[in-house]
Amino acid sequence: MNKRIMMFTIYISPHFDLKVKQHQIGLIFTMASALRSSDRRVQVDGSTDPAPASIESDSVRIIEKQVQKRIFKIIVIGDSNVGKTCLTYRFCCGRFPDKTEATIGVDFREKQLDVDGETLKLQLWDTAGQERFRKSMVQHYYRNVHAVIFVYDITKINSFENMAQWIEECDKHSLNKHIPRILVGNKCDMEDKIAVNTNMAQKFADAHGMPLFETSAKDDDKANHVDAIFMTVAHKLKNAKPMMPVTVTSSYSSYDAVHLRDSPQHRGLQSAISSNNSSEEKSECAC
Ligand SMILES: Nc1nc2c(ncn2[C@@H]2O[C@H](COP(=O)(O)OP(=O)(O)OP(=O)(O)O)[C@@H](O)[C@H]2O)c(=O)[nH]1
Repeated sequence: MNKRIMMFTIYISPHFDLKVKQHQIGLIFTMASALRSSDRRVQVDGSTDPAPASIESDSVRIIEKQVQKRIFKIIVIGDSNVGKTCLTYRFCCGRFPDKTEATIGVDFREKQLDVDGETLKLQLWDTAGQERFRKSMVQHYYRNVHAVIFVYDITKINSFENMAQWIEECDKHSLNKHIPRILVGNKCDMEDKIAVNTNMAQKFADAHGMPLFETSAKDDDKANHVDAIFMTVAHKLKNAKPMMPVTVTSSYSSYDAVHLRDSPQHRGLQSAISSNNSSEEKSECAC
């Protein structure tokens, strides 16, 4: 009985050492399992108690899932003001932000998704659309990218016409042509101001082998649609052969969405920006 309690404690304890390697965890559970089997009571007829619901295999599966998560870097690019920040915020924090300011350098958001039984971490790089806030960062954006989301504003024809330049920039930075790419037309709630019709956008998407999504980060009714964009990317990433090195994390955290503001990576990038720009950073995601 005590041995069963011990296994349960391993699962829930926040002090569990996450650096324990997978095979070591397997070993712990094999030992616990052996101990538990030996603890089964012998019945009068000589048989043993049936094992309670497959606690070992469930626990091992849960821990394996928590210990190993693949992290994918997704960059969100497009002209300034098209709604990149609002889209990533909507996806990670579940709502439209109260206020936004021009992104300086890059803003990170992260979300875990369950895709066909595997938990994936999507690390979203919400990049600056304004050239002056990009120049010091560009090489960081395009390093080890797993997927790209191109965003234009359906009410601004220029933002759509500039898509060709954004694709060119990806090519210039030798982005793998086979990584998933998605085209997103944002601000569909402004129906009376449509400047880019769906046909036009679909032709462009087809020509570049990308799926097209038209959505609105603002409209609550389209929140599922925004999720669908990122789910599409996640499915493509899960099923595609890795084109880029994929990081595997040992995170045990329970949060779903978080800014990586305090991570060394972010601090490093931000110091790179601040050495080039004296402007303030964008406000944090409040979720
Ligand atoms: N009506 C409407 N407005 C939106 C939508 N998404 C964003 N906006 C507004 O568009 C403006 C720019 O949004 P951001 O998300 O900051 O744009 P961005 O592309 O990140 O801009 P940069 O950081 O400069 O690259 C803000 O005023 C938002 O409130 C949308 O779906 N509908």
